Amino acid sequence: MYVSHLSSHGDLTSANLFQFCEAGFEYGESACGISASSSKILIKGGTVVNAHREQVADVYVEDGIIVAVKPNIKVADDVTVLDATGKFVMPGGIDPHTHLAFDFMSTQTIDDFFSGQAAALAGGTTMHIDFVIPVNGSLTAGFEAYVKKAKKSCTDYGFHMAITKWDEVVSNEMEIMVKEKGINSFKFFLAYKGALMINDELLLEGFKKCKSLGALAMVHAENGDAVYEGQKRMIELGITGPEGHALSRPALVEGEATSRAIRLAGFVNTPLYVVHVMSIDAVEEIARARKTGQRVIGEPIAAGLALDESRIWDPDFVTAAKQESALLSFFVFVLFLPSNDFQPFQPDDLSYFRYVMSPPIRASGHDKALQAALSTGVLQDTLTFLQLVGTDHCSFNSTQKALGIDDFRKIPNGVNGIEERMHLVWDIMVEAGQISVTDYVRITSTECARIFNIYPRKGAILPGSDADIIIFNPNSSLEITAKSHHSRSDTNVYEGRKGKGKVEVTIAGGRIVWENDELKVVPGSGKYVEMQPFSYLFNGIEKLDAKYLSSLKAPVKRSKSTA
Ligand SMILES: NC(=O)NCCC(=O)O
Ligand SMILES: [Zn+2]
Ligand SMILES: [Zn+2]
Repeated sequence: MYVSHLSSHGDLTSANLFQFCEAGFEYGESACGISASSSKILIKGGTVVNAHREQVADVYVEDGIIVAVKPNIKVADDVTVLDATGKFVMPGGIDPHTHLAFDFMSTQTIDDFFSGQAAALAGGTTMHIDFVIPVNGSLTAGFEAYVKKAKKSCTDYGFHMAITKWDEVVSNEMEIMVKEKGINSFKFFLAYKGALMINDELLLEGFKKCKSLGALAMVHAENGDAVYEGQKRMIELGITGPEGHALSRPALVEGEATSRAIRLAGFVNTPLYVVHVMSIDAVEEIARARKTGQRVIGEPIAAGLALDESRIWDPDFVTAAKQESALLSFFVFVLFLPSNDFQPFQPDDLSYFRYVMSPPIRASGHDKALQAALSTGVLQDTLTFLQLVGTDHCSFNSTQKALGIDDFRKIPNGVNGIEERMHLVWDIMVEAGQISVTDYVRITSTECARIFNIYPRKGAILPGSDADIIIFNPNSSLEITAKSHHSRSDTNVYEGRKGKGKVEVTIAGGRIVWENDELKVVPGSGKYVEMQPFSYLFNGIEKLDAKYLSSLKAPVKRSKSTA
């Protein structure tokens, strides 16, 4: 057996020690001799936090399952004991939105199911849900391809499935995915014209099928035709640099698609999940729908909560002259007039490229609105407008981002976040006083488990739940850098960001995989988590349908006049 220590860039340094066995793993004494994992673990004296309560208690784990949660648990000598006094013991994070080993925009994401998951574990995320992309429209071929990609998994994962075309075969395959393959959600892209985008007719067919299967419909909400038009405008204006990306797909384009998707889901009466909500415009649509009782889930991502354009245009990253040209380009865009003075970004400036994602990172103000929408229900004790936080981790290195050096439309879209999410959400939401620790558990783990129907196996520290646990020290701190992160990328959109709070220990499936800033992960040890249809979001849907039908049958009074 082979044991290696390697850093995120593959060299043998101790900075971000990263141990793995090439094959094979056994609990306790592993096949490759890594001794830090144990089949019996006692976490002593921490504050155990679930979404519904917090209590000081011990947690006892055996063979990957939580066996007991209560004060003063006594154990034998063969049990590994972790002292969590003064720290929080919480369910491992569940990231509802990732793209690992994703073939996209002429390249493949730099993180695969091993490096991406290793990064996740170092950041306290013990499960993620990735998007299977059909192969030439075939869901079966897409599923098989992702099963292969995920073979090297070192933590648990599930799948959503994208729908990119419509016919009877696809409709039947959706059924197979739900009934036989453990998939209970389907994503429809309203953007990426000419590639993944679908039209409203297909969206309606897809929504109806999702409803009949008890599967959750998800949307990437940007109007792809409008984006295409915006891109043409930019190119006509000579704006080929990365600023053209954001300028070509303003927030109204996201708001329109969000509104359309919500209204069509309402028309079909099926629950809807809006992925990567990035703007006030989209939040307003979700809030309006939720206030009327419509079942709409809004997922902001770490980048939307933590970043805004001001950082992107920061003179540290971009020279002042270029900043002016960016403002000018926006002005030009608004007036829709070409300008002779316009100076596009220099092709050698790659600093902004790393931030290019869709929908784009917005101007300052949108980030605060997203944060407020996550905490609204907490403050008003009514509805929350946004329910959980993902990352849309879709990481490309600088060489890949440079594919769009002459044309922003070719910059691979996507940012990192799988390792940073738990820390960022803590710092931005809990440390800043916007939500409680129980709410933190809800939006980083429990709500995701409930929505995708795997609660309380996941998302809880309860007897019988999987032993996916983090020990979080609120008094420690952390700085995010590409040098120390575990993604394979050479850049990080949160570079240099410091924050309070740190995941000190990650336990995944009953194994201690992150401790003392060291990762001990094993390819192949992660499990595929099948997710059953008809989550709580579907409760009572048929009653609403019946109400609608009976309203149609109400007698219609017509005058007998013979005009
Ligand atoms: N979001 C993004 O820019 N890349 C990943 C693909 C997607 O989710 O749209
Ligand atoms: Zn998307
Ligand atoms: Zn995505």
